[in-house]
Amino acid sequence: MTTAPASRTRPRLRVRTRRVADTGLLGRLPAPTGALAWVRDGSGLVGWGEAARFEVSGPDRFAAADRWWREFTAGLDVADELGVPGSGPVAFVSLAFADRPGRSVLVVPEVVAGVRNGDAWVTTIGTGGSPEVRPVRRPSTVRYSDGQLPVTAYREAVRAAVARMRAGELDKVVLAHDLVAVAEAPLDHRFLLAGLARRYPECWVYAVDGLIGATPELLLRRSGPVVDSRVLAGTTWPHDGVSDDELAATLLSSGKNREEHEYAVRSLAETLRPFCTTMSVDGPSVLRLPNVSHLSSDVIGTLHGSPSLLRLGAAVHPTAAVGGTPRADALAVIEELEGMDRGRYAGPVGWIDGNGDGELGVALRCAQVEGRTARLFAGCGLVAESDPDSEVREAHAKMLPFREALEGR
Ligand SMILES: C=C(O[C@H]1C=CC=C(C(=O)O)[C@@H]1O)C(=O)O
Repeated sequence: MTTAPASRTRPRLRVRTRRVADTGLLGRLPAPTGALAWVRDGSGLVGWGEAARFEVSGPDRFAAADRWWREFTAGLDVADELGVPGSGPVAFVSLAFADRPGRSVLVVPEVVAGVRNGDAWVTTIGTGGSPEVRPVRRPSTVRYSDGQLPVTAYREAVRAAVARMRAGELDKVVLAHDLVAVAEAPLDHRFLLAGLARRYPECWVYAVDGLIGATPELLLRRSGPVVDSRVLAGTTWPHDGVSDDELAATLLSSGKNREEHEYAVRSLAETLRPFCTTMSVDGPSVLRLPNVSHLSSDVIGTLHGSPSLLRLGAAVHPTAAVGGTPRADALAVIEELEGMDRGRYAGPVGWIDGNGDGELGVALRCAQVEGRTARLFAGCGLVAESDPDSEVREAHAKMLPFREALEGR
């Protein structure tokens, strides 16, 4: 395992990608911990073993990670039968939400299995490793307790933020809270991933260094000259006696939700536009998930030059789907009123390849898992019109995917 900056004087690490039959992705993960994954409806990447790792913190984290990855890939001996995004060398990425404290991580697996557009492949990096395959373990009883920001304190923080927006101090802020779950035995990451994938095929199911979740929001995807994003903001959730169609119609016509959404789309489009020769925004429409429905817009652009995905990520993160408007004011309010360390929740999560292509989601609907413990997160976008009780219910609905996965529902 490499933790130091990559050096070209090391012997060249062998990277071999070969075509294989598609035998599924998540089911191949051999061990209860250390899973690496980015999978949506059967396509994507999984990885295991660790050929190299890079950890960094601070405001420079995107640039430092980008530099490290360029140096690392420059020193590889690559033979790739496919030459598609995600074949060849890959690093799984999970970056901290905030400049501090925050710990960001890139993990280069020893083995990557990929499926994309009818192609399936396996990449070995270095020796490739051959770990013992262990059966998937179901969690025992799970008990919940307060995290760093309990629900009652969250409601008060929302109330305080709304007062500030009504006083004109800022337009939008996203506040989150956490919840701790403890099982009787260490959690098997594969059980959680399988549950999330089964219930949320519309979402990108991910695992990087113990951060596990199923996000419906794509921060950025770069495939050669094309970059796209799926921006979400503005939410409703199932209410007794209200049909899905009625919920969707109410969401689409809600001024409060459209305002929240508009800030998020604008923040992404304005920060991505300088890198693009063309850009279009399509939306909003309604994305329906089992636990919530969101206003959703797709942004697509053509890049000029070839900025890497991490370089683009540095410019657009955090959008107003997880930060707020104006960005700097919102981040200061989050630090003050939320007062907890978000860690990698709401940060970019996904993968990058040797050409600078890849996919970064917004790390939502997730938990940081360590041994028997999972720390779950959920947040809500707030504008002047927001109601604290309703935001608490929304955050509860957003935590359901991970709770269901933990409880094997
Ligand atoms: C911050 C979260 O969701 C964001 C993404 C979609 C909709 C959101 C909302 O309507 O508040 C949030 O902006 C979260 O799930 O923790």
